[in-house]
Amino acid sequence: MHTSFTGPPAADTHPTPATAEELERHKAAITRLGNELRALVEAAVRTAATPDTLHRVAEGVRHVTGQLTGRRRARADIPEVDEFPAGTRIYSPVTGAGSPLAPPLRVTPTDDGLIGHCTLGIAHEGPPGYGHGGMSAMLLDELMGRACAAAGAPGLTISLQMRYHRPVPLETPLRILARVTGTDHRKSFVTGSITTEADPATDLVTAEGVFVAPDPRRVRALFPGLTADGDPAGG
Ligand SMILES: CCCCCCCC(=O)SCCNC(=O)CCNC(=O)[C@H](O)C(C)(C)COP(=O)(O)OP(=O)(O)OC[C@H]1O[C@@H](n2cnc3c(N)ncnc32)[C@H](O)[C@@H]1OP(=O)(O)O
Repeated sequence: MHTSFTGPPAADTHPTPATAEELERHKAAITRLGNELRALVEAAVRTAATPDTLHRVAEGVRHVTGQLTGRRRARADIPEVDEFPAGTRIYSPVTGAGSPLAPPLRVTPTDDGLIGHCTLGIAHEGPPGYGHGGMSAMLLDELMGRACAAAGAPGLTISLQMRYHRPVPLETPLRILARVTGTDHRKSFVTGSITTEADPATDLVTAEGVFVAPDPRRVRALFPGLTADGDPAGG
């Protein structure tokens, strides 16, 4: 089910929607490519291969990239497989199964918010052996934003205050929590935290954020790929 930003009616018409089966097939293919790309990224930042090998691999990757640059979506298009803003974002750099940048974070609801699970790899490294502080902010920003959407008030971050208590270990299952603690008109106040799965009582990172549901008059301009009912306008 879609949770929509409210906005003025869309002028454009819907293309013929894909069947549920076609969408699932497409998602599975995107996910498979995402898995291979994440493995490639991890291999690329870990390898001790010789320069000759790196040049040879780079040539192969260039050839592969050329196979994907024919038919492309425009910058603001929302992929047909997505449920914006509350559900699947298949190319999200945080949760997207199709993104080589995403750990990816797997999100499920809790009694009072959302919980996310992921493991950071060396591609996400800041201090040697530990996660980059920007990655922690990205994980929390995303989950806290999703908590707003899950609570029925999707919005954009206007403020995110991070506290880094202890370094976040790489290659270690992590647990991320987010919860809306209050609202004031279009603003939602949200807290979040990162711990390891093994020691959920010890906060590594905590955050406080404020998210604003955009003025309905601005939604269409901000998200031209969104139609009046909140569905993507096309894939
Ligand atoms: C499900 C998806 C999960 C995704 C999670 C990821 C979250 C993100 O990364 S979002 C990307 C980062 N954030 C952004 O790019 C947001 C940039 N900001 C904006 O575009 C606009 O400020 C926007 C659209 C949020 C609000 O604009 P608009 O609808 O015109 O609201 P506006 O009337 O100006 O402000 C509403 C209230 O918020 C306050 N406010 C707005 N922006 C800010 C700000 N930057 N700092 C502090 N207060 C602000 C205003 O003072 C006002 O408060 P009050 O009602 O008390 O007077």
